[in-house]
Amino acid sequence: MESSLEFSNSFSGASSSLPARSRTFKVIVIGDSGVGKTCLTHRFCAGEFPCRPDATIGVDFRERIVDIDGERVKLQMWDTAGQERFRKSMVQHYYRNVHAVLFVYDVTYPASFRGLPAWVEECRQNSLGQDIPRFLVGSKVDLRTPGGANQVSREQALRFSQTHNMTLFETSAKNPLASSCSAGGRGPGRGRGGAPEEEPFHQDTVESIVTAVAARLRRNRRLPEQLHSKGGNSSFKIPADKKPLEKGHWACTC
Ligand SMILES: Nc1nc2c(ncn2[C@@H]2O[C@H](COP(=O)(O)OP(=O)(O)OP(=O)(O)O)[C@@H](O)[C@H]2O)c(=O)[nH]1
Repeated sequence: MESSLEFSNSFSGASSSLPARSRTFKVIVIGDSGVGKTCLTHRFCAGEFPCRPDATIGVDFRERIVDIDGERVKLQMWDTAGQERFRKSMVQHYYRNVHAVLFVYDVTYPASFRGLPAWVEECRQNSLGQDIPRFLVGSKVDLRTPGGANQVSREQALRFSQTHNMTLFETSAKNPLASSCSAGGRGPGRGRGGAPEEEPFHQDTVESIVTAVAARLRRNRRLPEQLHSKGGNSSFKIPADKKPLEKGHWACTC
């Protein structure tokens, strides 16, 4: 297929018993360098935490198929470089035909939270409408410490998410929870026998994020034609001036 990239799903979310028809949605993952975007998308799509992720150059693509009420929803996750020098030439391309945005910050690195308005502004400059679903993801909650200074609190994040009409999740790509929605680190509280104990930090499962994004997009009527797909593979056009670095990695040659 000329100028296009084909992917097959690499995670067990794709099942041969699912209906062949699927809808494909482009989800971009943005945020400062080092917040964990690559690890998160890897966890979303491959179900594992990469050993040594390199800084993303340009953009990486990964896919995950989710079954929502019997419908196959394919999420095409665009993991973008956080470093300005690795992303400049690609910006306009990855903001094209976007269906949802994941804004990622590191809960243990407040500077990455303070950097979020710049990412919101970049979305605005690239004409991303307010109708595009936005999700705010606080990463690395496994590193939270009780009463630790210099961390982004859930309250701060909630305020930001409400102001910007985003759905908030806090999670860890490294230590994902299997099913429950509250665990991880600990903070002050009251335990058995009235002794002070620590309340669990909030932690969303990685799976709950994937499902929420897919379910939200499934309800979305806006479906550009080029992202419709059938069967287990999907394809999309890569501009002629781009060349692959390796499977799933693209960078601008200019
Ligand atoms: N403890 C912990 N470390 C994490 C987690 N997610 C990512 N990391 C670490 O954070 C570092 C940066 O992760 P990346 O996923 O490469 O960050 P990125 O946002 O993709 O960075 P750029 O590609 O430069 O934009 C790596 O050393 C990861 O091992 C997490 O959930 N918990």
